[in-house]
Amino acid sequence: MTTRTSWADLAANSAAENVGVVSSSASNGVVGTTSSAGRPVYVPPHLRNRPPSADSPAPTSTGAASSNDRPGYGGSRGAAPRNEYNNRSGHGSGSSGGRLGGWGGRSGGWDRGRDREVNPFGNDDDKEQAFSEQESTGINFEAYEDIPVETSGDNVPPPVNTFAEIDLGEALNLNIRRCKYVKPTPVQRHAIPISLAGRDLMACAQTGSGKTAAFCFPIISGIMRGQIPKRPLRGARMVYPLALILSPTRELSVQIHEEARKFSFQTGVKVVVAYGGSPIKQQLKELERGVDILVATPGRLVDLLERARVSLQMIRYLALDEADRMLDMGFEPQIRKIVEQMDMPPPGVRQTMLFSATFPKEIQRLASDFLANYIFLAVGRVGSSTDLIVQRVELVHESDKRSHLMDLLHAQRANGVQGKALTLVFVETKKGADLLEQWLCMNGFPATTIHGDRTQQEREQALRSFKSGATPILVATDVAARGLDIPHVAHVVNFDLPNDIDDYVHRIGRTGRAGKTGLATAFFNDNNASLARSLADIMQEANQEVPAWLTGYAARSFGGRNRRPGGGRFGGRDFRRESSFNRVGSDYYGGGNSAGGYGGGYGAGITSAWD
Ligand SMILES: Nc1ncnc2c1ncn2[C@@H]1O[C@H](COP(=O)(O)OP(=O)(O)OP(=O)(O)O)[C@@H](O)[C@H]1O
Repeated sequence: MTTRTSWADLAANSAAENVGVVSSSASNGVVGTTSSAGRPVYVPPHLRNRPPSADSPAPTSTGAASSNDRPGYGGSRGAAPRNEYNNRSGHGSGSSGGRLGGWGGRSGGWDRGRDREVNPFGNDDDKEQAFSEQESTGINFEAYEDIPVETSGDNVPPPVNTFAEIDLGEALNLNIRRCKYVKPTPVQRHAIPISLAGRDLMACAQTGSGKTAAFCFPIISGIMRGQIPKRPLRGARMVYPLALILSPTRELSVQIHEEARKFSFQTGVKVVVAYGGSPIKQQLKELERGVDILVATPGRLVDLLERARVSLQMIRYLALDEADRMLDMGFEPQIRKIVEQMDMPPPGVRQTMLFSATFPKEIQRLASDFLANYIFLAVGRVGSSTDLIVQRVELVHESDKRSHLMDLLHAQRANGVQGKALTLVFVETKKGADLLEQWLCMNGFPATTIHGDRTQQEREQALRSFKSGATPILVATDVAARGLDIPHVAHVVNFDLPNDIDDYVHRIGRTGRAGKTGLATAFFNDNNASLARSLADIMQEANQEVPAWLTGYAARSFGGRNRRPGGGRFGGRDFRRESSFNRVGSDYYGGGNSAGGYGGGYGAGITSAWD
């Protein structure tokens, strides 16, 4: 196997990201600080009276008090109607380009004069070195060069290679560095320019590939630079977020909120989360302090809307994470209510972004109701990205599952895979989760569980205990299948396989994230016969060894969702192109003029991947 280089390593080595670091040194009312280059920089009025502190917002490097009068920041681009992609002019240039800190002239956001923003990075900055060392075995970015990409739609903006060439704003760029993101991941390279151009997007990219940032960056940047109309006064205790990010589970909403807070640190953009199972009072209080981006689960949001505490009237950006899940039978009515039956601006007025690792065609069709003239993006991999997850499937009778799991865990122990190596075990039922957890604990394997019958407090405690390694085994139902980004999950065990192959894809995607390798083991028996064909297809696409007995099951079975033979798992194709798919179409990024450097073998790769 090739040696992999982590993104963090690349961060340490890269000088490409030319972001100015500003050090706070204002004193005695002197309105200025010193940049790393020694240049004095301007501190705007709203930041002047703060005591210098590690977590107080950094001073801005621009003299602008309104959001549209900086060269290159607002200018033609900020004021531009949607789709004005070509008028971009970098806003990070020189010492006056970026905006660290607030944005004047908008109501409804942070009360920046009084609130202090807690540093969401904690003391990560101090631990930079340790972090880089810890992340030393990760992704080989070179391996992404030939990743197959399908885009369709009108006038697709070209991808970028670096964050530096994307017009995100200095404060956001600084946070990207704090996150140790050196280069955009493939989905980010494509999706961010599309979103920054104001286009609606349906994006599909494999698990763990950085989709969260792909929708957060354009939203934060858009709010930072945007000409946002004045929001109504909040007299009636109603709040008017500018962006809404919906996700299917509470834990995922919490996670997106945490990420978005990091990305928006010191940008002046305020992110609030609202989800069920925890006291609404507290969330209402937080909302009343101002909200620009609301991250929410659908149920809690409907509650807030019905209580007339949130209005969607000012929504400019709508992002659905795990969009296929959000639009399947379970959630669709709630999503339609939120998006179509309340006061949210219609498609074409708001910008809508849908993201997932899977996008069945029937869901694409439903989703298209929410979009206007959208671009479909599928960033997939012929082989190696999912090679990161070694997939094993074992024939295990129902009654042997426990002892089989025990064998696996003992083998892990014997191999010294302990400590920080976490194991996530998926089961079908909540009761099954509790019983398995108890049994594991009784047998000397500290475990905890997460499922819908546990209180939110218990769920959050379980997740914390798992993440910390205190209970290195988490037994979960599908509530933990999607989106959760838990470092050090080395092994995912499908103790009970799901009925739907997409659920399998999301479950195993809890390991092998962001370039790390992982292992996924599935226990298969007659009860899973309907999954055999799609499972075999998935494994084959990812260059995994498919056992002969599974091929036998696959040959005999007619069930399971019908997959395209020969690959193209991730995202599949734009359903709009079903009959007119053009394998050498001009909207592939291939050939000599590709900004992404896809050329040569790429065309051949995509033919075999997508046909
Ligand atoms: N450009 C980048 N450089 C380095 N790490 C990144 C970059 N972008 C994202 N990451 C990291 O990659 C991990 C996976 O990202 P994320 O959770 O957004 O994946 P995802 O595509 O949404 O996955 P899923 O489909 O499971 O929801 C996170 O830990 C994130 O911090």
